[in-house]
Amino acid sequence: MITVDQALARCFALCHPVGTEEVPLRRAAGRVQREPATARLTQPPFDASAMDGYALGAIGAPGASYEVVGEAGAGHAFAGHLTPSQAIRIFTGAPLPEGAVSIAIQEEVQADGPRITLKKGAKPGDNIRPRGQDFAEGASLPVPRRLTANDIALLAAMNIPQVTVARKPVVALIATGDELVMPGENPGPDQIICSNTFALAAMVEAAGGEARMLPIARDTEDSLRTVLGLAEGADVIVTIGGASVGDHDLVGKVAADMGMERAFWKIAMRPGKPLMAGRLGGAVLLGLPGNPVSAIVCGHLFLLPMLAALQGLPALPPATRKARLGTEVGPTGPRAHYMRARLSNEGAVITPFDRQDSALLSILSGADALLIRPMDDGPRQAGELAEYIPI
Ligand SMILES: Nc1nc2c(c(=O)[nH]1)N[C@H]1C(S)=C(S)[C@@H](COP(=O)(O)OP(=O)(O)OC[C@H]3O[C@@H](n4cnc5c(N)ncnc54)[C@H](O)[C@@H]3O)O[C@H]1N2
Ligand code: MOO
Repeated sequence: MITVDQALARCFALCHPVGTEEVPLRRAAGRVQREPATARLTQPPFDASAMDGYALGAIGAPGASYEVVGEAGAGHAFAGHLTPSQAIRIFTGAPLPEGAVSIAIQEEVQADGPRITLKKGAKPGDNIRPRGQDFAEGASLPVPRRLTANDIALLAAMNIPQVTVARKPVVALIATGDELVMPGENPGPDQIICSNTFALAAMVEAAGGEARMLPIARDTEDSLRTVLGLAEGADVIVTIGGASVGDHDLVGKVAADMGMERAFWKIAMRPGKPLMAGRLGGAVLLGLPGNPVSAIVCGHLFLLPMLAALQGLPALPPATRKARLGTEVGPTGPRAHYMRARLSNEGAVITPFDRQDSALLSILSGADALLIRPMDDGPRQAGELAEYIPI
């Protein structure tokens, strides 16, 4: 069986970046900007006041006094030129008038009719935001880049109303199994509710993709072939279940009959051993194991990095961090073990749950990390450093 790293490298080799589209800023959060956009103006476009107070025509020591000759507010410049003995009333965001060298905040000024007197000395440049201190016309964000809310604010300030982003990769999600019914339906006595597809759809959408939840494929070759046919046009086809060695595990066979070129099947990982990947028509096919937690863990380890690569971001494994084990852990054996775990002490300590059966969604829901136990690792003591993936 190949390792997790080898499997991920083969998954990346199947992923070619999707094309681009222009979207308005309001639709750009979470998308991957692919082409640079340059600032159409300099910010601030003028020297501006950072505080409410007085713009002074000259610096001054405590006791210096000035004649107040006008007023400037945000959006309302003062047209005149200050001489050294003059000041104007000024508010935050207002353009600095010509001749102004410093701004005294109003709390540090004694106002008396048309005159002010400084209570504290004023130095050159005090409380002034110089023109261009944020960015200059022509500046741009490095791309490719997944746009955060903060990036969107910067792009807006740059007067960029729309950006060129990766088209949303379309991910067709196909649950398989006669035992499955959708949430809200009445399961028969031998049936359960289809769950992991909902997690995967949420993960895809949070990662900038478009999830298409197809009808559940039943455990017949015909049903699976029909539903796989419905995935036409998707960039990624994710099947869930039917990946193992049982008589009803049909995904590998049916996909092969339909022309899938298989990149691998089975990896040295727990949960997720029966993972499969390949190309089917124009799509990448990722065959996830059916156990709810196995499918979702494989979603974190494989599907999300593949979605990033499809959007044009670097092909990288999930980011890992380190924490100290909160308890001793046993040896691992021939498969790497991704254990549901909880972080404590502000992320300094990681403790895996006792129960790790890959059917336990309640444990997954209580976890905020996957503790990575490498394959063939020995027992580890509490306090030793270990790697984990935040989830
Ligand atoms: N003899 C062997 N049996 C199994 C092996 C093995 O190596 N030899 N591997 C085990 C491992 S590990 C896993 S993981 C599972 C994966 O099997 P499949 O991918 O074929 O999944 P299914 O059999 O279809 O389902 C497994 C389990 O998960 C439930 N399920 C399936 N889909 C969903 C869904 N969308 N939502 C909720 N639950 C789902 C299904 O009812 C089963 O209980 O195979 C082991 N067996
Ligand atoms: O590998 Mo299975 O995914 O352990 O449960």
